[in-house]
Amino acid sequence: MSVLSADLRLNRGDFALDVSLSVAAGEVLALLGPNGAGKSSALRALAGLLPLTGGHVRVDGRDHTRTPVERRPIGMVFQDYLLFQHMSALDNVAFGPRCQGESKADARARAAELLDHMDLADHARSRPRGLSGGQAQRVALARALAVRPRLLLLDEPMAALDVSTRLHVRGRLRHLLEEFDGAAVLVTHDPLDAMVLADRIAVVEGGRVVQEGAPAEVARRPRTPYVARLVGLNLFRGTADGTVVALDGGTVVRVHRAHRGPALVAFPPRAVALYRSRPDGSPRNLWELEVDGVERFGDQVRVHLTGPLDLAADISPAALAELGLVRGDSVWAGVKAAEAECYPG
Ligand SMILES: Nc1ncnc2c1ncn2[C@@H]1O[C@H](COP(=O)(O)OP(=O)(O)OP(=O)(O)O)[C@@H](O)[C@H]1O
Repeated sequence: MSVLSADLRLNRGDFALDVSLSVAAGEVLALLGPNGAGKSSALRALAGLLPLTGGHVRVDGRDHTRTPVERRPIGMVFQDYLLFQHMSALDNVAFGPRCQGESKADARARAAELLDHMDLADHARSRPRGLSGGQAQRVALARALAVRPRLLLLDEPMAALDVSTRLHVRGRLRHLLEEFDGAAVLVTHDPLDAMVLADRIAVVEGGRVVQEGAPAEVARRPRTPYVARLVGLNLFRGTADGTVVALDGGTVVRVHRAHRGPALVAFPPRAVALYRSRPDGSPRNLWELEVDGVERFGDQVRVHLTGPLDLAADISPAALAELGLVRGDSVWAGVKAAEAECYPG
């Protein structure tokens, strides 16, 4: 049975959220989506910080739709849910258990154990301002876990950290989440966080879940342009008739695997070859497009192309120099059918 089963409906001004979530024991669900998609609103509704206009929140089969925040079986790490500055790290972590009625000694013992587990034993007496960003974040995690939550809610838990700290905290968080036997919901707009930390990803756009699945599946078969961009794939919607897909814009793409009916076609930018003049013995897919922009992308160069279809091509800097491409140039783009993945749309 799911630990969390929720149907979240609420309005914030013109914005409407309508999201259903179900998370099993030991499972980590990432809510991934662009700014303003409604991820934080969903998490706050789960916590009881935003009232629902419809739906429900159930944890372990028990209805918590109207349970006040402090009585929900949840632990939270929110970006703006800061540590108490006037308390030591230990007291910050012991605060929740104390509120739940544990004796001071028991609460402190539990807090010390959690801090030790986070390699923070030496900082138990420090005030939050004496801690680094990464350390403070670990204290916040320890505090969330101290109440023995059944549901762990994490809102952009690493957004405030610098890149190297992030890497470190991400690894540690992954460990913690693996040990956690309740349900965890993580809000992020960083696809890497979602890929590394989550068992399942729900992509939220415009207040709704537009795609849900295992990280690898979402990455391999994106269903919206936003997801495709995140994972670095060219994505097109059309109608398949065998190995030929007529795109909505009228262009035709030949694909490897036959399919029939509404379809999505995806291929990586590195699968796109560019030619100044129409190549002989050409690949199955060949389009004459215009260069819309060129940018550095890792050790490659990403060329943005526009025309009957918009796509991105990754080529080496040497190839770019040889082609001498600049914005506005006309270029031939080829993609082998074998590189074009086709799946039901
Ligand atoms: N305090 C508020 N009052 C009214 N409307 C709000 C408020 N905060 C957010 N909204 C609206 O709710 C929508 C969803 O916001 P939310 O913060 O849940 O999105 P998000 O996906 O978490 O985005 P972000 O990554 O930017 O935090 C926004 O598009 C905005 O229009």
